[in-house]
Amino acid sequence: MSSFVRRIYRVLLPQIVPKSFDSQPMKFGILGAANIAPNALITPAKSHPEVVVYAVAARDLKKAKDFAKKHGIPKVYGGNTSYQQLLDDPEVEVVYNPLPNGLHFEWTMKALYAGKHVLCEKPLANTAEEGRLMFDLAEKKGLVLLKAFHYRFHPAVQRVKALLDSGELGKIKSVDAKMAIPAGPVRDDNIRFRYDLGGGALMDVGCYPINCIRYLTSSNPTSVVSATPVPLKSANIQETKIDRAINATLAFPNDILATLEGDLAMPWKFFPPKLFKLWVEVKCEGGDVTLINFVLPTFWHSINVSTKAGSTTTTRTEKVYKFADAHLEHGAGDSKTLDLGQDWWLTYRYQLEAFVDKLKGRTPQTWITREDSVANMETIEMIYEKAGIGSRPKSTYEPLAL
Ligand SMILES: NC(=O)C1=CN([C@@H]2O[C@H](COP(=O)(O)OP(=O)(O)OC[C@H]3O[C@@H](n4cnc5c(N)ncnc54)[C@H](OP(=O)(O)O)[C@@H]3O)[C@@H](O)[C@H]2O)C=CC1
Ligand SMILES: O=C1OC[C@@H](O)[C@H](O)[C@H]1O
Repeated sequence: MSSFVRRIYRVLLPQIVPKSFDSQPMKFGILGAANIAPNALITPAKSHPEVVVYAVAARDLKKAKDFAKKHGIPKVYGGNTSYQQLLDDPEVEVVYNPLPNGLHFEWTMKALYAGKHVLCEKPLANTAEEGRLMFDLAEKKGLVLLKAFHYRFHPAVQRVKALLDSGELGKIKSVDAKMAIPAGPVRDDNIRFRYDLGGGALMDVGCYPINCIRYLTSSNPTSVVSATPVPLKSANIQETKIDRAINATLAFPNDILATLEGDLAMPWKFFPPKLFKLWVEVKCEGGDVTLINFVLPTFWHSINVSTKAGSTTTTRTEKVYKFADAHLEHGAGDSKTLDLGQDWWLTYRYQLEAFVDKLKGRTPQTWITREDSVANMETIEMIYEKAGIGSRPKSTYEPLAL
């Protein structure tokens, strides 16, 4: 309990480290005064010696100024051309793109054309094809593009992956992953419910279970067995094409069957209480492992392992808040990795560490590749196709020739 309280205290009041003199800090610009920006970049940057949050752009100047003042950001751009002005600022070296999903493609492409590295929020874009074009451009320009699947950088999920890869539990038979949040926080007018902006539960919360299942099985689905979307309230889903929630069953190679659920407004249920669903459970021939809270494990998580030997089942619980606790046996074990992180580091802080390592030409502890990012979008599109509501609309932005 005391470590939980101390961790939350440190999450809320993170250490502020001085900026580095040895390695020039990189100047980041944020497109949009988005709600997620403080958690995903501004707070993690305070404890990163090589990151300066230098600029923010918002469509409304006052909103941009208020945001900048609140977060101590020195350069402000406001108005209709503010995003492009930020991209044209030669001081900005790296762009964080937390715009609505349907704008990820356009503004990541524009940032890359402007010669900036990009940390782009999840999901990568509206379609896999857009994702491919984004990575094509980044590669042609020699720039770093990372899709911000922050949870993958935390040692807890990597510990589960290492456990499965070690063979201790035998062959994987099935995986179930869920991310469902209670009705209330995501209101009906949220960007997550706007088809024109790339909304839908599968795009938003659903992209995590998909990614986690693909990561833990080291494979991509061969087919979608079933996909059931739930409309928002009593809407006609064939008209809105917006899934408030979605359930899907996927077939993977080696006879692995996976189920996933994403829900942006799960009805409240008190008896028995069920407010959130946020776990991944892997059943194997020799036992099972469940990671409860795989998306934000810093706050609290539990890795529950059970192993079967004959008629005896043994259970244990692991907690992995930093790499020193992770017992990683798969490839990432140099001394820097073992020292990496603090138990209060959010997934976003671990992600920023890796991103900056890549920008600086160092080897990050782990990475989300182009193939992984694009395959996640392909899976989303396969599921939407099976669900009968189709992919989100392709961007109308026409990329320039290089
Ligand atoms: N990694 C994570 O844990 C999380 C990731 N996300 C992702 O981040 C992105 C943003 O989410 P979130 O911060 O919650 O969203 P917000 O609605 O808070 O922010 C979106 C920003 O997009 C800008 N914007 C530009 N055009 C439009 C438009 N037509 N309509 C609405 N907004 C517009 C707005 O910028 P302006 O200030 O210029 O008006 C706004 O600040 C999404 O892609 C989401 O999936 C979200 C939450 C968590
Ligand atoms: O981590 C998250 O939690 C809530 C979601 O709505 C959000 O977009 C997602 O990234």
